[in-house]
Amino acid sequence: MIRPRLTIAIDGPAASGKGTLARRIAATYGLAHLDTGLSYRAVAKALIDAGAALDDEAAARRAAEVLDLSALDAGILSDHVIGEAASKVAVMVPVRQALVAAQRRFAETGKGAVLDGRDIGTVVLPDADVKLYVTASAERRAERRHAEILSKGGDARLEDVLEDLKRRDARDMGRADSPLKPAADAHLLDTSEMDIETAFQAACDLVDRHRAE
Ligand SMILES: Nc1ncnc2c1ncn2[C@@H]1O[C@H](COP(=O)(O)OP(=O)(O)O)[C@@H](O)[C@H]1O
Ligand SMILES: Nc1ccn([C@@H]2O[C@H](COP(=O)(O)OP(=O)(O)O)[C@@H](O)[C@H]2O)c(=O)n1
Repeated sequence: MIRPRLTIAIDGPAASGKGTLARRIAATYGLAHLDTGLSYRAVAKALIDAGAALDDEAAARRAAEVLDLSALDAGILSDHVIGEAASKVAVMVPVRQALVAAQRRFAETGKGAVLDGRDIGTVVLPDADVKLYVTASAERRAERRHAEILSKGGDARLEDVLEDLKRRDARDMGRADSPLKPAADAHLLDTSEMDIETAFQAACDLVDRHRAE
């Protein structure tokens, strides 16, 4: 049986587990995956490397317009500090317009795609087949991000990571353009008390339910 294209939108706050779920779901269902956070991180990194201010709208727009989504280096861009800078460039409308256009082009190709970010279910793919909004308590998310930083040989205090996440969430939820919020038709998945496997099974159940309809 030939299956129709499948598009899956996964949104949620920092370190909620969206990327982990998106990668596994994409591999399981044979879909392409795009971590849209990396595109905002790449624009921030381009400004930092050029010595430009993070609120330099003209420079940020140019960086967003020339960004090649297939050439994003997650190893470099995943740095905790770049996440904070990314949330500053992400408030600029021209940056979002350029990146959203590129993200939609990515989602339109092939057999279907899983995109994870902040505005996928609300703005980028409002007609996605399945929408998940992944959350976890700020404390649990900070513990996970802290452990991740240490496992990569980095150094950080848990209290600082918690403060960073709270500040970033507030900026992402409070911005005027495309704020972080669940789409009206999103399934909420609170992973505070779920390990990765349990969260993955819960997400697959939702996808399978959609495919059985
Ligand atoms: N349900 C979970 N239980 C425990 N750790 C998790 C869970 N989901 C994700 N993680 C871990 O938390 C960290 C952040 O997850 P990630 O998927 O990168 O989050 P996001 O993409 O939302 O920022 C990673 O180290 C990941 O392995
Ligand atoms: N679709 C998206 C994805 C990320 N972002 C911004 O980019 C920042 C970094 O996103 P990310 O997904 O890489 O962050 P983590 O959740 O991995 O910490 C977020 O804090 C948002 O400000 C966005 O505005 N819209």
